[in-house]
Amino acid sequence: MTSKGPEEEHPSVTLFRQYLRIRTVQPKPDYGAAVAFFEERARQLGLGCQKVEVAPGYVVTVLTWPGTNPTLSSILLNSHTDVVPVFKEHWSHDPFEAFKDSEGYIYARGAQDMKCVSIQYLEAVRRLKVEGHRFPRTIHMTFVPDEEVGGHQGMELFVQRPEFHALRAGFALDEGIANPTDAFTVFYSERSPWWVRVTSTGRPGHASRFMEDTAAEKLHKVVSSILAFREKEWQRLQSNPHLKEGAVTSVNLTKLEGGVAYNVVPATMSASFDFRVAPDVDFKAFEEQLQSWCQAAGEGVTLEFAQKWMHPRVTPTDDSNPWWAAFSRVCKDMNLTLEPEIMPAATDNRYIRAVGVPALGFSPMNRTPVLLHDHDERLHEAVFLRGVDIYTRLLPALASVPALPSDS
Ligand SMILES: CSCC[C@H](NC=O)C(=O)O
Ligand SMILES: [Zn+2]
Ligand SMILES: [Zn+2]
Repeated sequence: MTSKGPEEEHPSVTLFRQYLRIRTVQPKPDYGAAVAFFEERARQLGLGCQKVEVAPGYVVTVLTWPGTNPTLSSILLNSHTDVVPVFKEHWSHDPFEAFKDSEGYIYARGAQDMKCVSIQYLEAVRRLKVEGHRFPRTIHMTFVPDEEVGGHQGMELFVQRPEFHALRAGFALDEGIANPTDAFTVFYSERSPWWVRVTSTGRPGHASRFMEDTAAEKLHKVVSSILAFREKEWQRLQSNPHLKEGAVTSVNLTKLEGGVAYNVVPATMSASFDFRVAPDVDFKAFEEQLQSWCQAAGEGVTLEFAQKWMHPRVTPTDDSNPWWAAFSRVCKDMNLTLEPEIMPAATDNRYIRAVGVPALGFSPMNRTPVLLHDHDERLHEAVFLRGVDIYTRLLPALASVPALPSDS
């Protein structure tokens, strides 16, 4: 792949790079600059613009292209504006400079996750508008804060607001993940994040003695049970080529806390785990399993949840779903190979699906290594521009899906 010189850069790429330079990086994102950027896009494109402050300082910006038939439900194109932090010393280029190398790779935090998608939506709409198209269904683009830290001050609140219901979303698109092969990954469901802290209490005392009933030995038992479960799920994934990562439950031990001195046996210790529970799991039985591992470890071992998503939803990927039919038809017409999967991580799509809106996770990046949250996150400009082409075909099809029973 080669790139054009700076003087002939495609304007969509220039806009993408401008957006990448806005420092919406956690934990202190410059949301004000992002909102101003989208307001300016609305002005330039002649789109409606609404700002909904879902929590103090947390604004959802909604850009609207009205359809010709207001009785129909709308298409919601969602993207988050925040990006994850960087370890600057591990980057080849400043992650907020949007440097483009001689081959056409654009290096920036958010290049894949998911500032590319925000600009692709906008540029597809711009092209279709310039060409004079109108479609029956309204298209809303929502630019939301806070996704990278869970969406609790973003989409989780927005879906409960009257402004969200007024959008009358019938179908939504949100982010996916790059695919290194020629195929494109599309996500129809998500695993549920359960963040669990196990606290173990036991007898304190002098660490020179063979203490019994210690916090550490009981915590060790729980850690062993959970890591054995992890190994079982890992083997299940490894041994079945039909299973993708999102179809099994994962867990990682992410924190160990406790203790004050080498020679003091502490009375309490804790371990924190990030579980991602597959959508076909019996949640009640799984929680009972966690409890029983704690009980089996001995007295005084308890667990608490820091995050516990209980509403997994699956968007059908067969022709019973007219949105899927339209989406997959366009991909087929464009000769794109789709790989439908369950999202291993958590995105704002879980909130959208939970309020009854069918949704797909799709970031059109094929032949691209998965670099979201990684050092040297980058995207080739040709892949980015191909993504604009893809949305330019998808939007007319989705916004022209004939009236559905759910529309009335
Ligand atoms: C569970 S809330 C955190 C959400 C976060 N989303 C993207 O990386 C994730 O860790 O999946
Ligand atoms: Zn993301
Ligand atoms: Zn992310």
